Amino acid sequence: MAHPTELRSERVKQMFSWTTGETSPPSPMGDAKESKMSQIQFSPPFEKQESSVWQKRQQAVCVRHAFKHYGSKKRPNHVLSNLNMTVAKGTIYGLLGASGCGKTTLLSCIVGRRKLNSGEIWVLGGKPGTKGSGVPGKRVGYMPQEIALYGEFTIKETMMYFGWIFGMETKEIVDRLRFLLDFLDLPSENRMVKNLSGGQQRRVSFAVALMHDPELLILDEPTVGVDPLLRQSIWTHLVRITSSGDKTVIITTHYIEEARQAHCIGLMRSGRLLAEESPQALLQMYSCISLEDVFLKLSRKQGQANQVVELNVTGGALGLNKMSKREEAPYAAEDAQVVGLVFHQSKEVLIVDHGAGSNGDIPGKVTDVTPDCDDCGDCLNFTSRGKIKALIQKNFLRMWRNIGVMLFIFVLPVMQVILFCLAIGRDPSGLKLAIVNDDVRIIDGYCPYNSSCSMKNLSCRYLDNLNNHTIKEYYANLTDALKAVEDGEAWGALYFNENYTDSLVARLALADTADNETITSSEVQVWLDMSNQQIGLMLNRDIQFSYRDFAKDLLQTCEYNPKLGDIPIDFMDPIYGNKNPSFTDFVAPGVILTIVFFLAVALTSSALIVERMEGLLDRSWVAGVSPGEILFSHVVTQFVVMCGQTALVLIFMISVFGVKNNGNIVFVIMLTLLQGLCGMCFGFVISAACELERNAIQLALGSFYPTLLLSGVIWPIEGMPWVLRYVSLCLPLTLATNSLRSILTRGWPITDPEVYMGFVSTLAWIALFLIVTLTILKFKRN
Ligand SMILES: Nc1ncnc2c1ncn2[C@@H]1O[C@H](COP(=O)(O)OP(=O)(O)OP(=O)(O)O)[C@@H](O)[C@H]1O
Repeated sequence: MAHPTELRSERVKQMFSWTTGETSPPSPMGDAKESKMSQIQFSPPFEKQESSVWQKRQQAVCVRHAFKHYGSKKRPNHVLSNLNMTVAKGTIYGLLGASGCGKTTLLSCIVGRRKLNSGEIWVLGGKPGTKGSGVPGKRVGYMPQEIALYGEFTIKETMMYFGWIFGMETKEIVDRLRFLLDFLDLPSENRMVKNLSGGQQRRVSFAVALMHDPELLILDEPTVGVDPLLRQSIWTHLVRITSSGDKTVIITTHYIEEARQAHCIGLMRSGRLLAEESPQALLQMYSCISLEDVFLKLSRKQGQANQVVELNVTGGALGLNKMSKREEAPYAAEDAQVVGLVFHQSKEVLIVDHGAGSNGDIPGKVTDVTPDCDDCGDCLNFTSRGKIKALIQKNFLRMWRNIGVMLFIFVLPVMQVILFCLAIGRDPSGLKLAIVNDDVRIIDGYCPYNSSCSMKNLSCRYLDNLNNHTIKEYYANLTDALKAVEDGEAWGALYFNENYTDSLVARLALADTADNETITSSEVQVWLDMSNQQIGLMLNRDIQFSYRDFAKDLLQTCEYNPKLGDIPIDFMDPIYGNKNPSFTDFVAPGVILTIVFFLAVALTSSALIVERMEGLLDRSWVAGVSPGEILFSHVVTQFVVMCGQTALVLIFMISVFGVKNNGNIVFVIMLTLLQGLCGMCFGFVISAACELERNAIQLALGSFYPTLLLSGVIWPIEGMPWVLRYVSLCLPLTLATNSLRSILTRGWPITDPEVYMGFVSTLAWIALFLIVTLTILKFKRN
């Protein structure tokens, strides 16, 4: 009986000889199909289309005229140039080539992670991303070049996660895990991935790809960092799983010689395949003893051949498609040793489709040989409980394993609230005032008269009322007092002239006879340092309020009407708030929302980037996880965290620091949670849009200040230029802040437009952010 490798080589040879027109195509479907295909083979030209489509679908993977470049169209970096590749079912295909020749790019196009600029790819009978191919989905096992594992998971948790993603039952996963641990010589299943050696991590990554026993295994350098013994057992395993004919493996490796065990080898260089043959055939064709020699020989030949192609082909790379076999003759004749290359290029020309349908299907003849995708859920992005369970559990587990970060996440909002309540909105105290009182004699810097019911020395009685936040320093003359203000030693200077008491008495009691001079002498002269608006305005207010209280008190004591001391405007009790409003009450609603919003942004803005950079997102896409599922799982887990943060923020603001709530607490909680959700969704947009964590941090931080300044959090938007007001209304925090302020300070119900508009705008922003995130994720996945 023939060895499986020989059988496979035979099959590959048949495939090739068929594509070069030497024999009829091999048929795994029996004689009936065989005879049908033979008819197709010999009935040009229409039947040639059929055979072409049939051929593509029969292969495990079929790549035709693949062009792929990175970078802009003006300065493209061509990575794949008219590449053709045929991977027969039930074979091991070794893709070999120098570093940077495009192997990973080709594989990522095959698994649907990247799209070709032109050309086509068929995988398991369909094009990646379509129903027929099973890509993405569980028919394919993909081991990317990166480790692509969650470092904070144990080996078992890793397997459980990917097993569930692939729709396996827990028992099935456990059984498979035992086999893989043993087969790949892995350490205890309870070891954390991050604590494994590089080689062990690669083996776990390999185990993940093998987990669900897929039809097509795509392995990007699985043997790097693996000892020779284990490498051999990996290859033996690959040979074994392909021996039944229903499993296919594509493997890249830098250890060229180990690829001798493959059934077919594709030698790749500068974005094209130099040859695609069985190892034995290659060695014979090029009279080499090692595959490395073959590769070197072919590489040299390609250099010369490229020059010939450049001379012969006008009209760009696509011109290759139009070349006839005859036109390639000089290419072939150039050196008989390049026969592999010539065969390959000739095949490419023969397989060109000439106007078949959109996917080249021939109704009734070809579709019946296409294996139907039995995993439409994967293809069509329907979700499954197993996937959602796996994704949510994974997110929670990652958080739990980073407990230090989690604690910080909960301590941070509390710290922010405490700092805000202690640092913002309280009246400044200990402010120095330079006093010059010529109304009385000053002894040792103190006014010798204390307050008494004397009409004399009213300056002292007035100053007694000016106690709240000030420290009074007495100066002998006005020049010194003003100098103290200029030097920053005092915030203001107050001057009482020598007739102050008498003049004030005259002004208050004998107003009708008081002349101009008397009235002027009854005034306290004040010079303030207004460089600090808050302090200046507060001193201004205190100086005026102190006079009002002092005058009322004085007039009452002396049996005059105390109202004579007041300005003739009576401020009644305010309808909302109190007569002495606190800045804290104004800012608190905006601060609550800002803290919750931006903490959520911080939580989520790098969530997807980390997974993307570690190759985990790719692995999930290939496994058939949809952007919606990824997003949903993150929303669920982050929302739970955010609920905790919101509770802490509100408890500290309202219960501990006594920020007033005159409205319904349920709506306060709802609006705060919605704003957190909105921040999360904004974070997801950043996370989906940015390639690097650094960019995400810049964007998140960069959006913080404009949002804070323009949303009416720290200053009323009524004070902004009208253009900015419109900009402000277009921000997610503005209407929500107004709404929360109205609930907290005015106690307005949800039926009030100012309140419900906050909810409406927040919901609209959430929807918008989610749509943008999904669109970006889908765009990037494609
Ligand atoms: N995202 C990208 N953007 C721009 N250029 C890229 C990108 N990915 C790969 N390239 C470039 O494409 C070329 C092929 O890269 P690829 O990773 O496919 O090579 P490779 O054959 O897999 O190399 P290796 O064996 O070292 O992994 C390289 O020149 C690489 O710099």
